Amino acid sequence: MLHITMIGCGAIGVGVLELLENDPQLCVDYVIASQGSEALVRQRLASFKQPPQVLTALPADARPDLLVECAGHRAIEEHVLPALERGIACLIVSVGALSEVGLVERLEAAAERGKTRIELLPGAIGGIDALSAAKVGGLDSVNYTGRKPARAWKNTPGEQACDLDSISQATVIFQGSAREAARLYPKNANVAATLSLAGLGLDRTHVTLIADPHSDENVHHFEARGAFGRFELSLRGKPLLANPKTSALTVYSVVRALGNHAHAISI
Ligand SMILES: NC(=O)C1=CN([C@@H]2O[C@H](COP(=O)(O)OP(=O)(O)OC[C@H]3O[C@@H](n4cnc5c(N)ncnc54)[C@H](O)[C@@H]3O)[C@@H](O)[C@H]2O)C=CC1
Ligand SMILES: O=C([O-])CC(=O)C(=O)O
Repeated sequence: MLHITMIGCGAIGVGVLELLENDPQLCVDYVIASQGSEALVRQRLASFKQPPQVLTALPADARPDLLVECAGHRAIEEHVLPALERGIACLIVSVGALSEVGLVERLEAAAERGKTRIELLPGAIGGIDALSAAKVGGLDSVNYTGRKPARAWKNTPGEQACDLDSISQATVIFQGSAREAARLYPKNANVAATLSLAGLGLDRTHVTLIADPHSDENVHHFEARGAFGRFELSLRGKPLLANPKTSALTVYSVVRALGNHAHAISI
């Protein structure tokens, strides 16, 4: 059985725990919550048969097989870097955090010192295997468009780009590099960062973000060109009820990754 610590227990975390409840090969022992939210998280987990222990930091003597981050960009600095130094393998959902200059190198150095590994999860997007394979032959361009319902852009700089409550048609709220998208939209542009880390890099991947008042889906579309040929993918994800910014596929992506570590065959 694999012993897991989960950082963050919001929409993704609860969804993952629900799906893992009946997997005898995976056990989430600890959930690490942000300071002051422990009681709320315990309440969220009250209906679980065997709820994980809720803490605000990993105990010094804890040795989970895997740590899975599903909290947000700040959790990388706070929890992932120290866990890597301790030799704990980490799975990261908030991939956009790696847009901060120097963080990739710091993560690599921490993992090397701890003799462990970091896995960046595909989350709400697919095709990362094909894109990173295409990179081996050389990529010429990768263009990504993220289109979400207007409500998914609340409390983001999208509010300055347009009036999200009254737009009557799909409106472009951002155009630029994946690095800038991930910095400005930490809860909405992790896919942009993931595509660029798999492909042409954070500064050469072109990103367009759209608020669409007529859509109830999170639509991720990208086109890649290179020595391999051309590749286009359009993924129409259903948002989670608990968080309209986040697609349900992100939960399934975490469960798949954990299962691949625990089960005899990985796919
Ligand atoms: N790679 C991808 O495709 C996607 C990545 N994400 C990332 O996943 C993150 C979580 O998404 P949701 O669960 O939908 O958000 P959420 O807001 O529903 O839940 C996040 C939870 O983490 C907790 N948290 C925040 N900072 C923390 C910290 N430093 N330590 C411990 N707990 C902390 C919050 O209190 C909250 O309970 C997003 O912020 C985003 O960065 C989200 C969607 C897709
Ligand atoms: O869940 C999604 O659809 C994607 C998302 O929020 C992100 O890229 O950060």
